[in-house]
Amino acid sequence: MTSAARHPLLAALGDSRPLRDYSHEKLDEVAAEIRDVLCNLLATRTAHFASNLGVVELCLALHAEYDFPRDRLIWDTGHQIYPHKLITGRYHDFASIRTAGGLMGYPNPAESDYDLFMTGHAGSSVSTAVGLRSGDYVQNERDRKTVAVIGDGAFPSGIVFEALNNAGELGDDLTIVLNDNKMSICPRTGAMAKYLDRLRGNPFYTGLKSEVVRLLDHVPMFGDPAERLLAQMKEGVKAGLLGGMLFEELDIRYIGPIDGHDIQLLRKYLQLVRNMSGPVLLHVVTEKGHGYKPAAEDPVFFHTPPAFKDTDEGPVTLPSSGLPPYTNHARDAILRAMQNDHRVTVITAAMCQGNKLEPVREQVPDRFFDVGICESHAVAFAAGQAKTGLRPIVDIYSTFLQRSYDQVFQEVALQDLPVIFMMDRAGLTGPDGPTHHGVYDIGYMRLFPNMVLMAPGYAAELELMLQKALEIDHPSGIRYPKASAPQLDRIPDEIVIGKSEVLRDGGDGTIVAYGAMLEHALAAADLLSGELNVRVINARFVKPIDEAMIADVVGGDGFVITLEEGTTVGGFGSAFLESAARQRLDTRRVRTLALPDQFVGHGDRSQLLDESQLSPRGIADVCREEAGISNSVST
Ligand SMILES: Cc1ncc(C[n+]2csc(CCOP(=O)(O)OP(=O)(O)O)c2C)c(N)n1
Ligand SMILES: CC(=O)[C@@H](O)[C@H](O)COP(=O)(O)O
Ligand SMILES: [Mg+2]
Repeated sequence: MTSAARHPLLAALGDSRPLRDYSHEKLDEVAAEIRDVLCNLLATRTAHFASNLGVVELCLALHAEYDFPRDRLIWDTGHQIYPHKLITGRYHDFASIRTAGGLMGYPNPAESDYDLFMTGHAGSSVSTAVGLRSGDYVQNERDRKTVAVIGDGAFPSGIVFEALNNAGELGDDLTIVLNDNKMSICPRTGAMAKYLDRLRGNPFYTGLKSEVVRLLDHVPMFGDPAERLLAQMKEGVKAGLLGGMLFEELDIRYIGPIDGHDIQLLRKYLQLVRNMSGPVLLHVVTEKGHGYKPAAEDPVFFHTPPAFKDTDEGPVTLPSSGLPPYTNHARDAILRAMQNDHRVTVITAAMCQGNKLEPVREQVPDRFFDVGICESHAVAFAAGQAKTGLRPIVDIYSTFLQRSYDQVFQEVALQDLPVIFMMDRAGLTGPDGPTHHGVYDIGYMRLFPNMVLMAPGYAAELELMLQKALEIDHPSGIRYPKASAPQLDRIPDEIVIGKSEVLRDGGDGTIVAYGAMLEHALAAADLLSGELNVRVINARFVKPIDEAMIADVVGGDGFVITLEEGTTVGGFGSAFLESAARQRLDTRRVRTLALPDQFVGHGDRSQLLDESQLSPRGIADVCREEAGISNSVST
């Protein structure tokens, strides 16, 4: 927990500037306090754990050597920002992290000038850093330094290479710190991972580095002498001392790898690189989970562990209660589809753990593809596979699919290829917040001709929908949220493309729910029993939408409420109204209930839904309003 008595150094830090005058020993003490906060507080809630433990020393060394926030620091992705928050004036609020109204689990410029961009998606740090540097050059503020810290998981993202390409040409001073911990969420994949492994085998890191460190010790770290040292290092390249030729050839100086848990050494290298001209890549080796043995031993579990208790036998998590989440049903359906049909493949962009695909990876390894944090590539790759006759499933979070929008358009939809998008985390993702809420996919996917889009309202429908998607020769998408999937006591109607199903009859009005909001619609109808008889329809499809059902409900008596866990702009309600307008129906009694046209913050999913009137109680209130009944009953 955060307690000033337990963390006197952190408690006294208003910002990170004093760190510049701290001795190495004192910085080590700050590191210990940070780990104490992380290990104690983060055991109480799901949060990014191992990544933060791994960057404590790097974070302190950076703040000790640079003049942030005048100099600029970008943490790629942003999930490893906790130590940075703790030393930039947010220690006293830290207990609120990832809770509604509290600190965000990612950088947030509204919280502090030390945070530059609100991010949570991986890969863009080098681009924004190159842009910041360029902006400073244009405005003659060349003395301001810029640093991007990027993990080895994020590094292979295509956009990083676009940025390096640009940085090498511009030649502006810039430090890119590559934080290599051998891990993405799962063990990292790809040829770049192998290249980084080879660099780790470099004598610079394994032994001969002491020679370079000795040199560093004898060269003052500013101005020309640093350049002289660099020249010596360049000579070293010829002698095979240094690696990183991939970067050197792009006019990006490569230095490293160095130990990322040695603050003294890190500071020495940061002094060197901050005074070098042109772009520099400093390769830092860290251990994900460093300082807490169980996390270092199992960094996959400890990426975002649930609340746990530290016992003598090791960390113990509470057994999870409730029904299995949609993700489990999706995984099981994917596995069965792959077992039944050898044309079916699954592609993940580094989210094997989040999508719970480990059994698929183990049981069908030749048709499981983890392409790394490269969503654009994942989708174009799927298109290529589909062209050969395979039936690829892209298993992806709704928010991350945004990174491949043009590939969905050009490589998949325009070619009318049968790629299936399993859009997980479609809806509010809770404590991750606005960077991760999957609330736009209905709108952005339904724009494309050829696309078939559906959403299950309960567990049994998911597999049926996947089977239907596999039957059709067009691109399709299935969306479902980060939530338990309800088990309804019914046999689902057959899935017919573009057809809804009626789950409950009633004459006073109709709720048409798309996807997981069906559960809330049914609960709202229950709450209203005795007051109003509400019909509940499971829409199933947003594209093609059930025009006959719309004609029936809008043309009939009573109010109509559309319901979805997505933004109100361009979503299911919009599609519903477009259809009603096409059919020249009178829509005055139709009300669309969805998330507002604003970025929704972080917090508990049910609480956030409640704030947007998407809880059963909120929906029941809207029904009463539409029926002209006072809402005093529910309050
Ligand atoms: C575009 C995008 N895709 C996927 C993710 C999910 N994700 C978050 S952190 C992470 C692993 C990042 O690995 P790395 O950059 O090496 O950081 P580490 O956790 O190892 O410190 C992934 C896949 C994301 N945040 N953004
Ligand atoms: C930083 C990031 O993008 C992931 O770690 C994400 O927070 C995972 O979300 P889930 O916990 O929903 O898998
Ligand atoms: Mg990593």
